[in-house]
Amino acid sequence: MELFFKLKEKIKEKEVLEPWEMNIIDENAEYLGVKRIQLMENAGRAVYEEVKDFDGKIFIFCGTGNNGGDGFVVARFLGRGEVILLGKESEIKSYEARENYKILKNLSLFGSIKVREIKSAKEIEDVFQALREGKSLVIDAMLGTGQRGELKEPYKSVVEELNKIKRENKELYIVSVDVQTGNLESDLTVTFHKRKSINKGKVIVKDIGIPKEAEYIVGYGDVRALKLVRGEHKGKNGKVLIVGGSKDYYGAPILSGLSALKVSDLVGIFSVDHVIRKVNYPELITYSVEGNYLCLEHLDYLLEVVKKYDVVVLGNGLGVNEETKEFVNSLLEKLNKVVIDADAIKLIDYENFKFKEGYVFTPHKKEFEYIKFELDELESTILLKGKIDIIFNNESIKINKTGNVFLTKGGTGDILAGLVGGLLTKNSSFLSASAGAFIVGYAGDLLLKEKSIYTPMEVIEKIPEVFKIFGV
Ligand SMILES: NC(=O)C1=CN([C@@H]2O[C@H](COP(=O)(O)OP(=O)(O)OC[C@H]3O[C@@H](n4cnc5c(N)ncnc54)[C@H](O)[C@@H]3O)[C@@H](O)[C@H]2O)[C@H](O)CC1
Ligand SMILES: [K+]
Repeated sequence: MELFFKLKEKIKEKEVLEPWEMNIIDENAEYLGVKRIQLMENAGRAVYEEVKDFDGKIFIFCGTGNNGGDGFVVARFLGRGEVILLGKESEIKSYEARENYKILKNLSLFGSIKVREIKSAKEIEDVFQALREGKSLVIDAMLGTGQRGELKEPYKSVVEELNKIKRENKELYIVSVDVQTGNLESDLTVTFHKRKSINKGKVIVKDIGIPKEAEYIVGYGDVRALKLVRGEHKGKNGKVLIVGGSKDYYGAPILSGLSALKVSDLVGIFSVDHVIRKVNYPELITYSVEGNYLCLEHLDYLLEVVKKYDVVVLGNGLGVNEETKEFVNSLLEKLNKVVIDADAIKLIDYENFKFKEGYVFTPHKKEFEYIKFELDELESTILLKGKIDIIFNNESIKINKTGNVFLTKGGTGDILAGLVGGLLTKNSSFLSASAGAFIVGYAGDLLLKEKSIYTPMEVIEKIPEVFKIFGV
C-alpha cells in the first residue's frame, strides 16, 4: 500500500465530480459498509438545516428515485408542507426511498404533511396557483445525479411552470436537492459530498457521511457504471483482437480471447500457425501467420485485420526477442485502444513512447519495473496487479481488494487482459481496468468459497455470475 500512498499524494484530488462519478462513489460507500438509508437521512437533514426557518408555504416536489427519497426526509424533518410525488408509490425505485415515503403516508394521518401522487402537471393547478402569490418555498427533489437527457413528463411541464411562476413571483424561493432538475432556476442547491459539474448558481456542499476512501476503492459501483451493450446486434458489442502467442505459448491468447468473449461478441486471435492450430473454439476467429514469433513481416497483414476491430489485447504469450520488439513498437504507434500485457510491457521502447489515453497496462510487480513513465504525462491507465491491485493514471487512482492467492497462477493475467479488452470497447481505460480487476478477483473469490482449487477456465466461466450478482 505504500506505493498507493506515494502515488496518491502526487495525484490531485478531484474537487468537482461528474454525476456518474458520484453514483459510483455512492455505491462504493455502500460497498465499504455505509448504509444508503443513513446517507439519505443525512442528505435530507442537510437540506432541512438550510430551509428550516422558512416562514411561508412549503411544497416538496419529489421524483421516484433517491433524489425524491431525500425529499421525503426533508419533509419529515420540516414536519409540514405538501409533498407532491411525480409518479405512483409503486414506481418508487429503491427500498430506501419507499421506506421514507411510507413514513410520510403514516404522518399524513395527522394532517401536518400532505402527500399527493400526480401523473401530470395539470393535476396540481391549485399548487401552481398557490405559488403565484405570497411567499413560498419549493424543494426540488425531483431528479438528482440519476437524470439523463431531456426531461420527460411530468417533470418537463412541472419545471416549465415553476420557472414561469418564478419569473412572475419574486417571493417564490426554490431550493434544489443535490442537483437542479433540468433547467429549473433554483435559488440554491444543497449538494452532497462534493460539488457536481452540473451544479449551477448558489451551491452549498454538505457532508453526509460518505468516507473519502469511497473515492479510492473499486467496488460494485464501478461494475454497475459499465456500458455493456447486450448482444442484440452481432459485432455491435465491441470487437476485440487478441494479438499474442508464439511457438512456446499457445494457451495465453486463447484464455484472453475466451475471457473477452464474456463481454464482447466478436473476438479474433492473430498469431503464428503453431498457436492457431490449437484454437479449437469456433467462437474465436483466427488469423494465422508463418513463423515462431510475431514480427515485422506480419505487420502489414495485421494492420489490415485490425481495421475490423475496436480494441487490441497485446502481449499474451508473445515471447521476448528483438524481432518481436520492433513489431510491438511499430504496431502501438498505429493503435489507440490497446491492453498491453505481459511480454509486450517488456518490449516497448519507453524512451520514444507516447502513453495514449486508450492504453491499459496490466503489469504484475516485476513487469511494472519495465514501465518508464512520468506520472503527470501518464494518460494511459496502469493496472498494477497484486494482493491489492492499484489502478491509476495522471488524474485518478483506486485500489481493488477482490481476489486471492490462487489468482496469481498462470493464465489469470491473460483472463484479466482479455476482460479489460472487452470492456475497453465501450468504456474508458480507467473504468475498464478498475471494473475488470474487481470482476476477475470477485470471480476467484466466489470459486474459492466453492472449492479449494480452481482453474483459469473456471474463472472465465464465473464472470457472467459476477455480473448477475450486481444486477448488471
Ligand atoms: N445513491 C446514494 O447512496 C445516495 C443518493 N442520494 C440521492 O440520490 C440521487 C440519485 O438517485 P438516483 O435514484 O440514482 O437518481 P435520480 O433520483 O436522480 O433519478 C431517478 C430516476 O429518474 C428517472 N429519470 C432519469 N432521467 C430522467 C429524465 N430526464 N426525465 C424523467 N425521468 C428521468 C430515472 O428513472 C431515474 O432512475 C442523488 O442525486 C441524491 O439526491 C442521497 O442523497 C445520498 C445517497
Ligand atoms: K433535484
